[in-house]
Amino acid sequence: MISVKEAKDLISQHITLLNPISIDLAQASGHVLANDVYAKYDIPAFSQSSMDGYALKFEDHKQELALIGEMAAGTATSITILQGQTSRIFTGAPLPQGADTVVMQEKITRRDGKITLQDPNLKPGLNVRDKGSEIMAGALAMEKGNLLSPAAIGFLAGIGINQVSVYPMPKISIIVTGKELQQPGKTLEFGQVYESNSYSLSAALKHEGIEQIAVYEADDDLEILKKVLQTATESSDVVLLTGGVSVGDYDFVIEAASHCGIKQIFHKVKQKPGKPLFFGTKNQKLIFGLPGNPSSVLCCYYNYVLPSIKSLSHKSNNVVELQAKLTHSYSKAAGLTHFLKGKYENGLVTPLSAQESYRLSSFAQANCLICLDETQEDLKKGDILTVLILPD
Ligand SMILES: Nc1nc2c(c(=O)[nH]1)N[C@H]1C(S)=C(S)[C@@H](COP(=O)(O)OP(=O)(O)OC[C@H]3O[C@@H](n4cnc5c(N)ncnc54)[C@H](O)[C@@H]3O)O[C@H]1N2
Ligand code: MOO
Repeated sequence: MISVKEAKDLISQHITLLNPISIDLAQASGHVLANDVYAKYDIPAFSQSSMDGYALKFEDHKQELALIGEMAAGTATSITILQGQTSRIFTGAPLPQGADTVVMQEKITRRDGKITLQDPNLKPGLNVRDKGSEIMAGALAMEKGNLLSPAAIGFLAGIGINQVSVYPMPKISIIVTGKELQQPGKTLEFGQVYESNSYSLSAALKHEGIEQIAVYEADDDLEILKKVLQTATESSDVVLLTGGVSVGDYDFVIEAASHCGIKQIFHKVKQKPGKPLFFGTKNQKLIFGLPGNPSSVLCCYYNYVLPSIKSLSHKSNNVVELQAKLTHSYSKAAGLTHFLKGKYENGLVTPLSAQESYRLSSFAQANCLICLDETQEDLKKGDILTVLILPD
């Protein structure tokens, strides 16, 4: 059995970035840019007003000005103002030829088609957004490696970009194994359990913006599992199996993986929950055999799967690890790393009850996993521990 650290290192050694794709900007939120983006145009494309008011030549601001026209946002034609003249102008409208300054409409008096200014703070160029002041044509707008946040998407749209090259999100297959599984909403017969692993995993993946998720059921039948695993491995970048990785007579994941040409990188990690975790690869595809207990599945997801799928898409692993003070004593045996469902608040952390790996009630309330390493045994109130904050 290997340690948690060895398992994490082995996984990261087997990750290869997915090949970039070109997609519509509207679909690109949450992706990482694979190429630098350059501006094609000066933005703003013309000098424009940032206020509703009057456009003028600054040198005229002390004299009465004759109102000769109007510029509204979206106007397709321009006008020219001469000395002693002004034009009505609205926010976003092109500055008329000859004007260099805009006075806000609150700071003038208007009578008989003439305006006089009362703006002691008026300066040349005030309330004018210069052509190219956001970005100049040819300038680097956004470097590759940047995450496309909503603001980044808006910025790129605002400079006229509609296609971007990004690292795609991985395609994921989830295979749930187990003859005992019943769909939620149906009646539980004797011996059945509700299938929850595909629900928790799909929810966690969707939270990461992953949309291409296929869910398969493989019963507890080696032949079915071989076929499903083959299909899933061919059609996705990451396969998440749940259940069937332990030592029972109906645990077929290891055998099916070997049959499908999946290279085993490791099986079994010194951890609780999730000890029988399997990890293998085939042609740069990642195959995780997650131990079937619902809490083991999620624990392994947050520790191993989530960082991997982020790396595939060139995203930084922003899983937050903090140090926190334990609120009461806790004991464990030495030998395995334990991940406890916990509540973290203001630097303090409390292990929740119901830590058993078949239960999710405490996980459903937890906001962190408390990491107790292999050697730790008796922990006292006030001890400083590492906690992994769970995504919202
Ligand atoms: N003799 C030993 N037995 C077990 C060991 C061991 O070392 N020696 N390890 C235990 C540990 S730890 C775990 S974890 C489990 C892992 O077993 P499997 O990965 O083979 O999982 P299953 O046996 O198929 O299922 C375990 C448990 O989880 C329930 N389950 C499975 N899939 C789902 C699902 N999709 N939704 C909800 N619940 C699911 C299943 O009914 C079982 O109760 O092995 C221990 N045994
Ligand atoms: O370690 Mo298992 O994952 O207890 O349920």
